[in-house]
Formats: sequence, structure tokens, C-alpha cells
Amino acid sequence: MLTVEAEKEHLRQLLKRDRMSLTENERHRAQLAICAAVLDFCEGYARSRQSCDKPLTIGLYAAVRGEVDVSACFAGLRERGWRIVYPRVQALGAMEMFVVDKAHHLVPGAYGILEPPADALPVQKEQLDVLLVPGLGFTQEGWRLGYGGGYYDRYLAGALDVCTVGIGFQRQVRAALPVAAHDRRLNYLITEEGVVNCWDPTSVSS
Ligand SMILES: Nc1nc2c(c(=O)[nH]1)N(C=O)[C@@H](CNc1ccc(C(=O)N[C@@H](CCC(=O)O)C(=O)O)cc1)CN2
Ligand SMILES: Nc1ncnc2c1ncn2[C@@H]1O[C@H](COP(=O)(O)OP(=O)(O)OP(=O)(O)O)[C@@H](O)[C@H]1O
Repeated sequence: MLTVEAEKEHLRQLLKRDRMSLTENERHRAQLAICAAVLDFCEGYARSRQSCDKPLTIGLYAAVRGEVDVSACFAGLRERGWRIVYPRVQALGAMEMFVVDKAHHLVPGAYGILEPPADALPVQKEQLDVLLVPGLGFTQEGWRLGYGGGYYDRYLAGALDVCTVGIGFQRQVRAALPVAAHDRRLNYLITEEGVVNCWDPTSVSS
């Protein structure tokens, strides 16, 4: 029998290959739909909060190697007056979030991923409202498979109020994924087909 870690590693290889097989056109159309859904989602989230006058703090990521590129959301989120933060790898397995005012301020960092510059303002995770989470694979129930660094699971360990939203192409959604004790379930999943509430996966809205 394979261990959960061995199963995850095997799936990572399959999912990496599969994610790269979308055509440019499919990728572009899906990304536009996903970015529109992210803006709608954040608006709904802002309305539903009690302190709805306070600007949202939203965690994005700078896509690499075939991840859904969410950079087209940046302008729309800023226009609404919200604060945008990006992760920076601080040490092996550890990341923190920093404010980014303009997308072109990002600089190359660990793993060849764009990250906030050295003088960016740090933000405590307790201040995050919505965190977009990239990945290799997802399930409708909110399980996620990443690159295997454990960055997001470690970051999200403990009781946090942040609303976590997995971002993937529909073909990255699997019926099931191997799950380890430290894995954190996402609250929502957004693909080009719509938004899934992972704690009530029958409720797909597009
Ligand atoms: N866009 C993005 N940013 C992110 C993450 C992510 O998954 N995606 N992370 C989420 O953890 C953190 C960084 N961790 C990462 C760990 C490994 C790889 C990666 O691509 N690994 C390659 C090997 C790369 C190399 O050795 O140079 C691989 O597994 O193929 C990427 C990010 C924080 N920022
Ligand atoms: N909260 C945690 N505390 C300690 N170790 C952890 C925690 N979360 C994950 N890890 C360790 O990190 C390693 C990778 O975890 P996992 O396979 O879940 O990563 P991943 O979710 O695929 O990657 P990433 O979050 O970086 O995209 C594992 O060895 C795991 O034991």
C-alpha cells in the first residue's frame, strides 16, 4: 500500500502534466471567467460582513507553471479600494504576506515566483479577509494538493478567520485526493464553471 505522501507525489506528476495541456485559448477564456467570479465573490463577501465599510484585505498569488493567472483581478480589486497582499517565502516551508500597491512592484523570488519587494509592508494573517489559494488539484469538498512544500497548510494552521478560496481550472478538480492530518480544507473553490461552497458542495453558482 502507498503512503499518503507517495500517493500525493504520484498525483502531482500527473496533475502537473495535465494542467499544461490546456490550449492558450482555453486557458485565456477560463482565466477571464475565473477573474470575473473572484471579483463577484469578493463583492458578495464584503456585503455579507458586519463591518462592511472596512476595506477588504485579499491575498493573491503570482501564477507560475500553468497555475490560473489571477493578475487580471488586480485592477478591479484595487478600484474597489481593497488592500492586496502577496506571499513571500521567508524560509523553507514558511511564507508571510506583504502589501502590494501595483502589480509591477513584484520582483522575482524563490522558485522563480514573483513576490513583494524588500520594502513591502507585512500584514498579519489575522488581518486577511479572503485568501486565493493556488494548487495542482482540488476537490469540491475543499481538499487541495499543492507542490508539496506545505506552505499554505502551515500558514493556515491554527484557528484563523480567513476565507480560503481555491483557484483552479475545472480539469484540476478530482473526485478525491489523498488527505493527510495537517491538510486544511478550503472554504470555497472557484473554477471557470463557477463557485463551489466546499462545506456545501451541492451549491454551485456560476
Ligand atoms: N504561485 C504560487 N505562489 C506560491 C506558492 C504556489 O504554490 N504558487 N506556494 C505554495 O506553496 C508558496 C511557494 N512554494 C512553492 C513550492 C514549490 C514550487 C514549485 O514549483 N516546485 C517545483 C520545483 C521548483 C524548483 O525546484 O525550482 C515543482 O514541484 O515542480 C512552487 C512554489 C508561496 N507562493
Ligand atoms: N501545519 C503543518 N505543520 C507542520 N508540517 C506541516 C504542516 N503542514 C504541512 N506540513 C508538512 O509539509 C510537507 C508538505 O505538505 P503537503 O504535501 O500537504 O504540501 P502541499 O499542500 O502540497 O504544498 P503547498 O502548501 O506548499 O502548496 C509535509 O511533509 C507535511 O508534513
